[in-house]
Amino acid sequence: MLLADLVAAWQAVAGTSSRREKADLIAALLRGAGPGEAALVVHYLAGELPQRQIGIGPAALGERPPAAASPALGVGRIDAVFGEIGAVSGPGSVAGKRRLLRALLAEATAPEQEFLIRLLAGDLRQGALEGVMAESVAKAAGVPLALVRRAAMLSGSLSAVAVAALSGGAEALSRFAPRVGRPVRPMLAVSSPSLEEALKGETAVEWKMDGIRAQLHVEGEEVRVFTRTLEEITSRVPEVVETVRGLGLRSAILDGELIALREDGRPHPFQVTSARTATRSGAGGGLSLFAFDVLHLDGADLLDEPGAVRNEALARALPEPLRMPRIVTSDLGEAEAFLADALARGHEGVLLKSLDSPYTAGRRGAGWIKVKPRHTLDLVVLAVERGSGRRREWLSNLHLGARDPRTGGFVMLGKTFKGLTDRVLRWQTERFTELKTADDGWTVTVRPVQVVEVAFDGLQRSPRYPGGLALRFARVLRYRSDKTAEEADTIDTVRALAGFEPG
Ligand SMILES: Nc1ncnc2c1ncn2[C@@H]1O[C@H](COP(=O)(O)OP(=O)(O)OP(=O)(O)O)[C@@H](O)[C@H]1O
Repeated sequence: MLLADLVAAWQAVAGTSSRREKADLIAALLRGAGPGEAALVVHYLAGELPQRQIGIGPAALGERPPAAASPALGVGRIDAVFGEIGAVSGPGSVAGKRRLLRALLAEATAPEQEFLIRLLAGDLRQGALEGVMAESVAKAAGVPLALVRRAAMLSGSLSAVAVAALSGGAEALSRFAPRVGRPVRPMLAVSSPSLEEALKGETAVEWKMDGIRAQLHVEGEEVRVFTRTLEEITSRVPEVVETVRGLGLRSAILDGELIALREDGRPHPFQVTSARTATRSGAGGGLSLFAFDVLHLDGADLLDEPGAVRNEALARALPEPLRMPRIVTSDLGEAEAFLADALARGHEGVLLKSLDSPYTAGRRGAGWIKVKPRHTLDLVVLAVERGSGRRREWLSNLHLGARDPRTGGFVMLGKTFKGLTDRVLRWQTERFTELKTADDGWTVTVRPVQVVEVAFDGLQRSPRYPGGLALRFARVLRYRSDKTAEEADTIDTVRALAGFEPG
């Protein structure tokens, strides 16, 4: 397959807002892909390299040799050269990598160069395409979408699923099962404003802790830990590994939350937990595990079992102090008392979990419903203003936007410079300098890709902002680098919170 075909499809996909058209375009591309090429198509359109990192920095991407007049590059050749670039190491490797990249770019036409440079810069990573991609694979291979989704969640790799679907159809996809050591996309929750709305019949109610999602894979003595984004953090959390190793489990996949607790059992602020998992050495230590699900235990796959069965297995596998506190009830008063207690102990809220629902990997299913009283939104940073006074050197005041699913753009809802520590200010100055697209000397406009979680006191009508409403007293809680802009909250969610009609 020519790179030019892939680039043309990519441009066409970006040029339409219709999900169906996007899926059709990608499906046609996949159908035309030769053996070995389908995986590359999926990787490149998702904005990733199969090699992940090949050691090309922003400086190398600044040089563009004259473009080729006509397209001749194949996707297989791109992959081979990326592999070669990744393999260059030792003294002089920076120059060596640059030389190879330059030679590759010289073979590319102008639009191909643009594509390759954006691919290498990480600019093409768009979570939104993931859903469309699953549909495209289902269409191209003529298999049910649900099977593609399930296999993708279990393998964590849509490219592997595309290859299996195109070569072996539904039969190959149904063979995907959770495997110890291979992380599974975690199940996610939907939100509800109140327990009253969310509680329907006998349900498990669990504390919602504000820690870090962790998936633990246990095979005898070996324990590996993965985050919500399937990043491996085993070496950073030796204390958790030790705890789980001591349980003598034969094989298991556990899902849970890691959190730093104070001596009195109350949680530290989220920043403390986050700092402890951020260092490579695991120097922080002191994280506690609260497991709340089990996907596999001693040879048995539990993913498709109802919540009640999985919870019994969890209780067999782990002692109570390592499990998330929970009750099972259908009584609103009892659930309210449990929520009030969780909040009084410093936790975020509760999750209501269906006793019948399977583990819907990677999905925001109605099987889990979160109820938390604090108003927060995940918004996207659209621009940043330079600070003044003590913050002169830093990019400080953030322009915040909600996603508009109709246009694929963002609707600005307000600004904030509150809640930013010096460490965060330093980090965001670097981050937004990297993402800069324009600078008028005061406001730096950025590519809208960085998600930030903000708390706010309410919403008010505002003629100054394009959506007609603005956040009151917004403050930054944390950067959500584990979410893509496509996972940010939408203007519809914000309007619903404000009690406005959507539209
Ligand atoms: N008892 C629990 N069961 C499941 N998830 C829990 C629990 N306690 C805390 N969590 C955390 O809450 C998250 C569930 O909410 P959701 O699936 O909406 O993820 P999210 O978008 O990261 O939400 P949030 O920003 O509210 O944490 C999980 O990813 C997990 O990290």
